[in-house]
Amino acid sequence: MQNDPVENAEVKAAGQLGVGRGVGIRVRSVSKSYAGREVLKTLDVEVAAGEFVAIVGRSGCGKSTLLRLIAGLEQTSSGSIGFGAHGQQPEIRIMFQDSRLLPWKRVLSNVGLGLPKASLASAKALAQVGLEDRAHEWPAVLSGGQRQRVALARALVHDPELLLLDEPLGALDALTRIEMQQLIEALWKERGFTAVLVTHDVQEAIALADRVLLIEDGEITLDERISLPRPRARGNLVFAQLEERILARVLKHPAAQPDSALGDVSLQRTVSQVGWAI
Ligand SMILES: Nc1ncnc2c1ncn2[C@@H]1O[C@H](COP(=O)(O)OP(=O)(O)OP(=O)(O)O)[C@@H](O)[C@H]1O
Repeated sequence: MQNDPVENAEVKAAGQLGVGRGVGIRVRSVSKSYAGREVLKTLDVEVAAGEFVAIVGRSGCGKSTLLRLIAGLEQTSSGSIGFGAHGQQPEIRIMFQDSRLLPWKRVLSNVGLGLPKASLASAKALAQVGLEDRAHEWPAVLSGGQRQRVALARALVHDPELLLLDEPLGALDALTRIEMQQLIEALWKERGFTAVLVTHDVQEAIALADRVLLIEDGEITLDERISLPRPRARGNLVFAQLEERILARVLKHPAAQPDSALGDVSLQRTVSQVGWAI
């Protein structure tokens, strides 16, 4: 199928990123309603294999709904979601804002949940997130950031082709958040999985993603390709201009007007440096 856009995009992405585990995603005319209220409206989007896509938008616009549909945790009201050039069901893992570790299982057992012979692979995944020395501890004694690292290891141990991230860093402090962003980026580059990140933090979206999608009123109204070289310096002028432009677009301001936006309750600026978030 030479003219299949997803297949062509996958070949292109493979050329750019090296052949990885990633799988392409096709979201075609997808609608989702709850009790007659349409949350997503005939949404179309294609994600190339190995691509890192961030989804932003105001609270309640349908970001997590789209992620749950891609994960297969919910069914579309209409339309279809397909994967890869051959349509086989890929290995998909999802990470949430809370780590969802089982408190009665030690860290290593949490990582290996559901695996028959878990210990070697789990130990390796734990080492990749820098927590090999905490393997035999209980989740309760770990910090929030460490628990999210364990959750990441639990996803990695399955060698996902698609990693879905539903605001996984939302509850972390600014520095831990940046460390986790760097870790996620490093693992994505190394393993080549496709990543879809839902975030309220425009700066996080630009730091990590190849493309930033904006959902408004159930539709994708912005699809911005981020071509800055990696790793991306947040203080960089081009980065800052891009952040301002996307944020202005999210807030529907003709130009970024950060001070006047402070009255918007859905907008928060973290004190340290994490930047503008919606
Ligand atoms: N199971 C459900 N039943 C009814 N309504 C739902 C359900 N799940 C989501 N919704 C509604 O769909 C809309 C979109 O929800 P969703 O969680 O996708 O938004 P979001 O953009 O991820 O929001 P946030 O940024 O606040 O997490 C909301 O109005 C929400 O109340």
